Amino acid sequence: MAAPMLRCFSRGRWFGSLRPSGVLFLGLREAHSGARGLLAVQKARGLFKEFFPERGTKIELPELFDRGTGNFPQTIYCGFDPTANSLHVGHLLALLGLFHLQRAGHNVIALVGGATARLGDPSGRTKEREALDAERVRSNARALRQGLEALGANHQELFADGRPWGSFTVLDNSTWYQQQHLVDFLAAVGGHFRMGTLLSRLSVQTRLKSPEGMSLAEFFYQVLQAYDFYYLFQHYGCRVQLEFRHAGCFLKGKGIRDKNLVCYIQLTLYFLSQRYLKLFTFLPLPEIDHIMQLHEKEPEKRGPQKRLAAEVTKLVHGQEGLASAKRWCTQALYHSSIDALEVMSDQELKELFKEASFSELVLDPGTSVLDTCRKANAIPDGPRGYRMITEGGVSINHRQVTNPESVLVVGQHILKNGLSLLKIGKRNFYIIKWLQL
Ligand SMILES: N[C@@H](Cc1ccc(O)cc1)C(=O)O
Repeated sequence: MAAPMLRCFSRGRWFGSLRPSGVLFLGLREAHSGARGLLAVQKARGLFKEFFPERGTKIELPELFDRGTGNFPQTIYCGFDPTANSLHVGHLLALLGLFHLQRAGHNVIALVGGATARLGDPSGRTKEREALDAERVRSNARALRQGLEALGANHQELFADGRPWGSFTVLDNSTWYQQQHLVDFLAAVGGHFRMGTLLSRLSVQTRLKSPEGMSLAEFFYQVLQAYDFYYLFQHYGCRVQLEFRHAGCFLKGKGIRDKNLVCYIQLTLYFLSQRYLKLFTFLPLPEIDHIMQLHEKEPEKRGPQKRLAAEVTKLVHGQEGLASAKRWCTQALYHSSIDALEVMSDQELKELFKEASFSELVLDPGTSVLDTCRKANAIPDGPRGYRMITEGGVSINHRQVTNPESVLVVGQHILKNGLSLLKIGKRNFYIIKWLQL
């Protein structure tokens, strides 16, 4: 996953007549010794990858961020195009980047790209994005805005460390493009964009060389994004942009109730390494080291993964969301909650029932309880296995089954997600994934 990168808006010649002016993109370098203070700390977490430009502007980027430099506080923005109706893990990473800057006292802006999403960002893509109609983008933008605001509020309420933070503001760029007359816009701004520079960008080059080529709408995307930066500079004094490139899993569940659960488990599966503890939590680095030391001694406890999932679920869904996700897991594990089992994928069930054997079985018509237990190798052959069922030692989806001949019923023995959880005795679990012919 690519870490966010920071772009600096500083002195320059760019929007010459629209004073004050300029964006200087002077090349792309890995941040090295030039990263100082706050940026160095974030670099150590692996959060910020590139500073862009690192040198050559009137004020060097690292100096923009530190107290006592006369440049404090700064305003930093990051754009989020509402191409879907919820936040994904990549967004979260960028948001964490903003939150870290906010925690250091800077003012941050999360910008919903209600206008830019209509065109589609061509960077990193080999094909044109599927066109999104205005209504869809509007409703995605509403959802994204709500998600960003909810996370901002959770961050403020649940992760405050007592120090004065900067502000967190959510804006939508459709606000300034809605009233914008095309000809006025081109006349005022168009002259400051040079075709040579626009065409030389890697994202444009790649698309131009592709068999499909590139549409004017996509080509124009970069102009709008650059103008956003300029607009935010003029109206909010914003001089730094945070960018990320990532296609990630969505932080979204289907229903309201299953949302937190799915998220919690998905995150547990998704976040596998220490790197993610640094990226996705606000835990201090020494604490992360300590968690990792414990993990080395007892890896089966999956300490880092659990802590990570808990921290992120708390940020995304709040304290109550975390509590309810944990309740659901407990329900699925120890109580007879079919509902809780039904919202899980086979991956999630495997995660929850770590010791369980897993088998994929073909569902023939008339498959009985006995057939199921045998095919899953859950009971011994012959009368002993038969008796284990009749004597009450077997349950499917937390319901005891005592008739070996009874035929499996969809919705009862086979969950809506095509899975069955078979339990033999007190703690031998078998997960069965039914393959339909
Ligand atoms: N281009 C960014 C989103 C973005 C939108 C508007 C901006 O001003 C900046 C960034 C993306 O696709 O992820």
